[in-house]
Amino acid sequence: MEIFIVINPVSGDENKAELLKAVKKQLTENDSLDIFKTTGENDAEKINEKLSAKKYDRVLIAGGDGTIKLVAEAMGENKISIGILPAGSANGLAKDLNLPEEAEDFIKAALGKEIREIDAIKINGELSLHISDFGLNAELIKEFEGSNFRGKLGYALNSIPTLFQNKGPFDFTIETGKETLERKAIMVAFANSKKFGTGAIVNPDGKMDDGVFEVLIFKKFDIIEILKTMNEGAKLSSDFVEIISVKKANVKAKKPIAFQIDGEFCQEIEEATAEILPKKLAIAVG
Ligand SMILES: Nc1ncnc2c1ncn2[C@@H]1O[C@H](COP(=O)(O)OP(=O)(O)OP(=O)(O)O)[C@@H](O)[C@H]1O
Repeated sequence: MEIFIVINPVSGDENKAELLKAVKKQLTENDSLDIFKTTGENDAEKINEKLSAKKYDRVLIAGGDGTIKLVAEAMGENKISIGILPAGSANGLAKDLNLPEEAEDFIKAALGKEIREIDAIKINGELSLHISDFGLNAELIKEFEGSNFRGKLGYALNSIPTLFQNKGPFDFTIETGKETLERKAIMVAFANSKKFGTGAIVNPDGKMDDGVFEVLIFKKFDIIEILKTMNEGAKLSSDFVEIISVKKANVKAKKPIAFQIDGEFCQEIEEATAEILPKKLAIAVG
């Protein structure tokens, strides 16, 4: 195979040099590998140029959800199969796809023949592959990105002050094409998948290939309900979260509120328009 690998040198706490060595170990003499390291500046344009200049069979991505989203955007309509090498702090997408946790195994899956097509959500012109939201979680991510922490423990430690300064609830107007809802919520999310990278199952019936996404309206900060999200199969109270499956949605807030896409803080915005892009990506899973 002609393989292109995108490595984010700063994501998560995985050692990328070791990871690259382990990838090379699994390649055969019929494989070729071109390496691209992200810099954080104009990466999408540079990746797009590389992918347009040569015909690749597989794009491996060593990074977190932010890096996967970057590569997916850089690909545009050029749908090359992607192999995920989870190397971010949270790796939400890899968890949702149930990719193996050991490097040797996830590399094998990323180079494998079994391909799963998954939907994406287009939000204000950007791709979201996993979960994006307005409110509390985006505030947490904003604080985390502004800190010197990286990795899961850093995220957990850094979350504590933000949780106590929770700025919500906010007033939202949610239009789905079928109904218009007025809700007070601490957080409104667009979810393509079941769980956050932390493992919290916030969208129990979410599927990444069903042609719809869910709008999740979190009404209050409830520790008991949050703990329930850690259990597969737990029923979440509708006083805690209201869930609506849609193909498109428009969410308006009365004032600018923190917004995040797939774990990356965007900015404070008042409105987000989202629509499903069915089977947008092809992911190698085994
Ligand atoms: N060389 C670099 N130096 C600084 N920042 C970089 C560099 N390369 C990429 N980035 C930034 O890394 C971010 C993407 O990180 P990514 O989401 O993949 O990892 P993470 O945040 O550790 O993991 P996760 O999203 O799973 O929590 C982007 O904001 C991108 O601009």
